[in-house]
Amino acid sequence: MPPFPTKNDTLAKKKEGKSKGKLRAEFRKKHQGRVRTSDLTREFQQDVSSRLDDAAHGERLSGKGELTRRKTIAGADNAPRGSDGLQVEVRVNEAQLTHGRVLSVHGRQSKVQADDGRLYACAVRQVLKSLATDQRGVVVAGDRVWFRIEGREGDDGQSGRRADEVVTGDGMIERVEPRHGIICRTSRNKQHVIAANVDALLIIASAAEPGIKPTLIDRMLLTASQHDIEPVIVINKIDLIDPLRLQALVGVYASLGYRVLTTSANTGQNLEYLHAFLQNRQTALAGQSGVGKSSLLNSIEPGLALAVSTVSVENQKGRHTTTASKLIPLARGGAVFDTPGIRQFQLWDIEATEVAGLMPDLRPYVSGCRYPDCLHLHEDDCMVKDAVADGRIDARRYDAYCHLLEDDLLSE
Ligand SMILES: Nc1nc2c(ncn2[C@@H]2O[C@H](COP(=O)(O)OP(=O)(O)OP(=O)(O)O)[C@@H](O)[C@H]2O)c(=O)[nH]1
Ligand SMILES: [Zn+2]
Repeated sequence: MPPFPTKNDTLAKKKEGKSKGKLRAEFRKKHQGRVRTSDLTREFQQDVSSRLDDAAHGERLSGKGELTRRKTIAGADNAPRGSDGLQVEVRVNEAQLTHGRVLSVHGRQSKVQADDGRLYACAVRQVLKSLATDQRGVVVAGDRVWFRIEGREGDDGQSGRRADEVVTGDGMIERVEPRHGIICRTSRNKQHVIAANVDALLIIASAAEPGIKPTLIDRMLLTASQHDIEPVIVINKIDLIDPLRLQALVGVYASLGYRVLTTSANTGQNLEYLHAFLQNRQTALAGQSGVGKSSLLNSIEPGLALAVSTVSVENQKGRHTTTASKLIPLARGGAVFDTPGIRQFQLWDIEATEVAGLMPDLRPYVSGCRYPDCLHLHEDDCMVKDAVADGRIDARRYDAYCHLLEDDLLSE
């Protein structure tokens, strides 16, 4: 094995309280057998220099010599990270690579659509995986990637199949572009990114079977606001009720500046509007199981033939038929994410003190409270509560706020 670089080692030793040899030994042990020596050398350099960069940006060094970071959303920015969660940049020569977007991930294989529309079955370069904290989240649906074409190519043209189902070659993902707009879910207290580069979020509820749960809508609005994703509230199955019954609810959200659309996958109501909205965007569809996400997509793009679940009459919860997150390119442009149901859609990375600031109607008042960390529940001199008392904030919205906090964030 060629000698490891010595650049920055002295500095590293000083900052981390570890000897150069120990750092190298640790690094070699972590990566041995998993990366080529040349990769190892380069990654070592980047690992060390990125640790030092972080240190230079005011990160604290704990007693054990490990860097501690401010709370970050694990994997949110998809940058490869060392086991300590620090970002590591992996440089590649893009001239030899092909650009595309990840449509879905199944185990080790990602389905990537190149910009020319061709599909490739890609693996992820090992070094990207070994540097990631969440191996499952190295690439996710929606990611923009650079990949190297390898192996077979050119067996496209299988008639009668959608373009996004015919794989024409194999590839190796070498680089993942920084993400914007992410959607995460939480399982076993760990957060996983399930969709990246989300431009808009369709928050789908149904007028009946199952009935609307405003708390779920509010939660998803918070998530959209937190990640700068444009939300649109869609209330489906409007054919099942008298639309007048929804007027008050729709009015509250519309008056806050949110787009609200009532639809029916059965009668086609407002589907043309929805279809037009979906063009030129990567849109995520989120909503409880059984609200009609698959039915809406099928009505908009009949070729999709997504599995439609049958809603159980007893519990009206619907069955989970949609499991893995995938990005579906639409014939008229744009693409939609088909994401798993709402049960996994929890507020994991939102602090209780942040919530009011993410709600447009509460936001103007939060800075007027006596305490900077006011939760606007039981505190004195709370501007938010004053605004509720004299009607400047809708009491239903304040109730929703209290529920969100008490049920989701303060219950543990
Ligand atoms: N009456 C009525 N029924 C609908 C409408 N849209 C969907 N359904 C029915 O609602 C049930 C659930 O629809 P799906 O499209 O599978 O719901 P989903 O949100 O994709 O469910 P998951 O895949 O479990 O997340 C099916 O029986 C559909 O036929 C609608 O607009 N009106
Ligand atoms: Zn307050």
